[in-house]
Amino acid sequence: MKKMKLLKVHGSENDFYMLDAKQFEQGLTDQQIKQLAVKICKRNGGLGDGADGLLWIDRASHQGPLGKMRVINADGSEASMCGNGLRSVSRYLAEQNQESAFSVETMEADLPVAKMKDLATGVSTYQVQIAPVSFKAADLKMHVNNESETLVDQQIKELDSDLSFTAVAVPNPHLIAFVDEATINGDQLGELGRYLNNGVNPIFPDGVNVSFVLIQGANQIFVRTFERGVGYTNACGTGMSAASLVSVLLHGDQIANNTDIIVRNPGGMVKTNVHHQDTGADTIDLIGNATFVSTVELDLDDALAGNFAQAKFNETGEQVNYEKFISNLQLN
Ligand SMILES: N[C@@H](CCC[C@H](N)C(=O)O)C(=O)O
Repeated sequence: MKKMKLLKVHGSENDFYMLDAKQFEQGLTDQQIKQLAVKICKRNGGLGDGADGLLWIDRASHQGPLGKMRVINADGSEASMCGNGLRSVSRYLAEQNQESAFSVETMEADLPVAKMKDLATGVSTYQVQIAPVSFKAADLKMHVNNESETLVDQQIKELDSDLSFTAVAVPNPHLIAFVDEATINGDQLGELGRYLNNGVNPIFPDGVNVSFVLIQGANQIFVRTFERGVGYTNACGTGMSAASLVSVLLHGDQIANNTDIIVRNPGGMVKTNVHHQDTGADTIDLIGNATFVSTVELDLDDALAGNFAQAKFNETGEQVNYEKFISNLQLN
């Protein structure tokens, strides 16, 4: 019996199971990590109410960062980055090491993170940097419009005759379109997301996160995302960061560079701050909740087999604070 401890966490209700690999004497293989993600994240028949993904925390591979984050989507695919997840990982490492500003190793970069003033009473809040940014088709693994090198505010005829798309890697791939209120609430996002992710497609053979963006006012946007490896999510941190950057580039009259942007999403809200540089080294700050909903104890072999009958959940009580924060947002 190998008992293990997990945390159920979320950022804007983009929910994850978070696991510290340092608790295992013997590491898990990549195949076991992915199998674990698929089993526990299932919305029906998974662990509790499932999750959008698994956040895997381990020792950093080099000096400097306090730890390393890997993110495995609910379907077992591995992503290079996860903005909402990185905030929870940052909080976990901050509390474990008694530090408030440090860096975390991710697949492509060591990223600076910091504890911030709580967004509301009992809503623990962290800022993480989203980088590196690239608009290059090669980094996006994108084949579009006769092998165009970038896709900025352009149509993709095979996808839609009205929408204009921008593709950006932060470093995971995102496809962004600005839409009106009716479109953001409809299922066109799901239709595009399913076509580009659930099966073979020639444009993004490795899949892509698709976001629709509605500009709501000066430095205010609403973002809804269909995530690669997941489907519709309540929020996608890298999606909201990519959407903020593209808003600054294409709608600079309403959404400003180096300024806090309010980003609402179906699960709540975050703030972003885009640092667009003419040199091309863009970064985005993503600030939002890092809520620990419950602790979970279960046997590793049971989890790998998808047997969750013995899992023990303990609520932290933090979700009540988050829900209060959200209902106050709706009143304002
Ligand atoms: N929810 C995440 C993004 C997770 C990875 C994504 N599904 C991908 O495959 O790129 C976020 O908050 O950024």
